[in-house]
Amino acid sequence: MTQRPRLSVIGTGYLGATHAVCMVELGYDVIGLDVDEAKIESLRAGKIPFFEPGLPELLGKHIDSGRLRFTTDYAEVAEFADVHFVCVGTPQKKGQYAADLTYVDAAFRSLAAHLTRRALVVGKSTVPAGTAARLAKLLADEAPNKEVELAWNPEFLREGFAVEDTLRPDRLVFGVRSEWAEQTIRTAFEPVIATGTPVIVTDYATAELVKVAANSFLATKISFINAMAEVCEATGADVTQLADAIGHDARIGRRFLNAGLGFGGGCLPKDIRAFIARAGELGVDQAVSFLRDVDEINLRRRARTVELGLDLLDGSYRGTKVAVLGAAFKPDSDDVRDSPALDVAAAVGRRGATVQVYDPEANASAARVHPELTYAASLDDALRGVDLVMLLTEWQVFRAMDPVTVGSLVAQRNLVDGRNVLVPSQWRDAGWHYRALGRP
Ligand SMILES: NC(=O)c1ccc[n+]([C@@H]2O[C@H](COP(=O)([O-])OP(=O)(O)OC[C@H]3O[C@@H](n4cnc5c(N)ncnc54)[C@H](O)[C@@H]3O)[C@@H](O)[C@H]2O)c1
Ligand SMILES: O=c1ccn([C@@H]2O[C@H](COP(=O)(O)OP(=O)(O)O[C@H]3O[C@H](CO)[C@@H](O)[C@H](O)[C@H]3O)[C@@H](O)[C@H]2O)c(=O)[nH]1
Repeated sequence: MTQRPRLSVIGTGYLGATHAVCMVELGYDVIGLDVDEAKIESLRAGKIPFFEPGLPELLGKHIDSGRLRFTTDYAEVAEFADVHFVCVGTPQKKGQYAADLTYVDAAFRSLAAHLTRRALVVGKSTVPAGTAARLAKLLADEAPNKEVELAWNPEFLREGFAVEDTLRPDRLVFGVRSEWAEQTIRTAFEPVIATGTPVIVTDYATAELVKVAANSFLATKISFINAMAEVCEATGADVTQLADAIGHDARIGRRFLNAGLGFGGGCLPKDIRAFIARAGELGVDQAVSFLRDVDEINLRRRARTVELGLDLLDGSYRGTKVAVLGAAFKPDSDDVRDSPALDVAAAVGRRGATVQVYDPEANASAARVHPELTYAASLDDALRGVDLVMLLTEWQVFRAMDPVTVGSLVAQRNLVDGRNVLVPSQWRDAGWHYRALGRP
């Protein structure tokens, strides 16, 4: 194998497309594969099929370089690459907590069938502990070349910061079973390692667990502060001041202590549920039973947000007009998977309000999931004539709103700040009825 291995990336969604483009930026030759032909067509045309800051510019920079191509053909990928990164989805199974591994299994089977030369297959998808060992056996059984090996390399990027997190990660985790696998995966991250990024080499189970443990910790931190928000509401205390005060303790830290509508997205919610399910199978359900509370606290915030709006509208949404600001699960993303904002918008709609949703990037993806809601073309359009404004995803454009200007557009000055990002006194001074989660 040459010093610089040739790479494939299988599954070009939020994770895979980012990984493929960033690895070209780092100097590798890369081929990306997806079973979704529309996605591959879009990438070939130099267009990222989702919103991620900085990624379109990087794709544009490299698309005509000859070092990045896209295909739907597994034979082409197996022929081209020395190291294959598997980045397909592992969503929550319908009606269950467990992860649906059918996409991972299908990707490994399709790739294995074509692996006639030595290669390292690297799992990046988030999977339940024990999956890598099973997939290593699958490769051993099904790949024609018996020197094919598996490594597990969990991914920690955040949407909205995906490029930065891929080029400059906090750490790299390599779950391997041989010296060759470790050396090979090191060559695939050589420029990242050269900048001093910490590398932790583990067995498969530890690598898999690092990922779900990290997400469980983050989810717990958010639900902890949201639990404090519930107590603040009962006592008249202010959770944002409380978070600032405890966050100054370096052992606690202020990051991920933003109370509000809680966590959503394609990772935290489904990863803690899959962890609960897997722990049950392993007979250690008690060890992670607290994650059920984490999940419940999180979902209660959505219900409470609907209630706050109800209070402002004197007990009924029926016949009212509501502006919902934000549909994505977080700012700087168009991802609406398990979006708290969209969940609340739909709940308010079901209670009889006419809901005008506006998100700077996620209107289209939201409309696919909730076509019954109305989507405004601009912030002003969303605000015009409404009885209640609900700020549910903290895009900068919403944080920067002026209470007087917004006040001139609405029918009634009622506001729910679902992310605790506005200054209450500014809005109250401008005649608004302001309500927030965990703040008086
Ligand atoms: N999105 C993130 O920020 C992030 C970060 C870290 C880890 N992860 C993990 O990475 C994985 C992927 O997440 P995502 O958000 O990119 O999902 P995604 O749904 O955006 O992308 C998954 C892609 O896999 C493709 N795919 C499905 N079956 C395939 C097959 N058999 N062969 C080839 N391609 C196939 C789909 O068409 C899709 O494009 C998940 O396990 C997730 O938990 C995601
Ligand atoms: O103080 C906070 C911080 C975040 N959130 C919410 O938590 C969710 C998740 O946010 P974030 O973690 O920034 O976004 P993701 O892109 O989902 O990233 C998480 O999930 C990824 C997929 O597993 C991991 O790779 C990342 O490390 C992990 O942060 C969002 O709904 C945020 O609004 C809060 O409510 N309060």
